[in-house]
Amino acid sequence: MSTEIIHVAIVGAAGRMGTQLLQEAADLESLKVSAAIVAPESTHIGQPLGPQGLIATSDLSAIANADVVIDFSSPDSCAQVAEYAAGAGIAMVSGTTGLSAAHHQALDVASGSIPLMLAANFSVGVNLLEHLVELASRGFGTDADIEIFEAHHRRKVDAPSGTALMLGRAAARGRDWELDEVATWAREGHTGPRDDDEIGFQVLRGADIVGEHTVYLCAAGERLELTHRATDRAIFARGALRAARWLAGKPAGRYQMRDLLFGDA
Ligand SMILES: NC(=O)C1=CN([C@@H]2O[C@H](COP(=O)(O)OP(=O)(O)OC[C@H]3O[C@@H](n4cnc5c(N)ncnc54)[C@H](OP(=O)(O)O)[C@@H]3O)[C@@H](O)[C@H]2O)C=CC1
Ligand SMILES: O=C(O)C1=N[C@H](C(=O)O)C[C@H](O)C1
Repeated sequence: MSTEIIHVAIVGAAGRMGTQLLQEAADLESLKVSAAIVAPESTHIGQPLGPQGLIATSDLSAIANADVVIDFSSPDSCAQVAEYAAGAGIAMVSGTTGLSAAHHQALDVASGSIPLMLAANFSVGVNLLEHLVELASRGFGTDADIEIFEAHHRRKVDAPSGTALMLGRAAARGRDWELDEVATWAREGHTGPRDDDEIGFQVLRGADIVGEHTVYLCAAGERLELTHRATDRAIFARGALRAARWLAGKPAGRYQMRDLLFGDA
């Protein structure tokens, strides 16, 4: 692996993940944070952030000297950063969730000119879980009903989580289904019995839960529960920093965490 120092800019630098990224990056000799971007109306503008004491700015042109921009902000901001990074020829890693089809379209366009990795979850465990879920879904076939439960902190703004959707897509792949055609996002009232070709989602929001996901495969007489529990946000930050180093210098295109971890692009 190259020991060349890479420069990264962080968008959403004053947020929970931004703060964690600045903290984790400070321990790395092979990576330097060159810009800390915050929201246009942020009270942090002009103030030092993180152990690096970087002065926060909302001016996106501050990312110009970076090799990679790492974004953990909002869907609109993510799409805007992708457009800017593509114009400036800067690789992009994003963990932002809750993206619409239009946001994904903006990322697709950007990935025509830069390497871009979007991952709903940068932990190794969740990316392993994705494989296990597809395998289990295929193995049981329609003998098992699949339900996905996720729990997060009270400040999370999107639901279901990006990770729950990613696991839902893996379960659907195992059955050769399209998630959008089989997802049940909520149940209330006289719902009638469950369909065979259905993947249900349940969501909990409370206090400081970092992130928990369980995929239930419920068959007659047995039940398989595949669970991941994140107990420290640092795992996401470390994964995103690892992704930034891996992505720097790659050809333009869309990349996923599984390309880094398993090399099955
Ligand atoms: N892929 C993964 O592994 C993980 C993904 N996430 C996802 O990352 C995203 C951020 O999560 P989290 O850090 O908890 O959320 P926070 O709300 O704590 O942080 C987001 C930050 O982005 C800022 N922001 C909003 N708009 C802009 C903009 N235009 N330019 C620069 N900054 C902006 C916000 O500022 P302000 O508050 O002033 O609006 C805020 O400080 C979410 O989508 C979350 O789901 C989270 C953890 C792990
Ligand atoms: O908002 C969060 O906190 C998290 N969001 C990601 C998601 O939506 O899946 C990843 C992780 O679970 C934490």
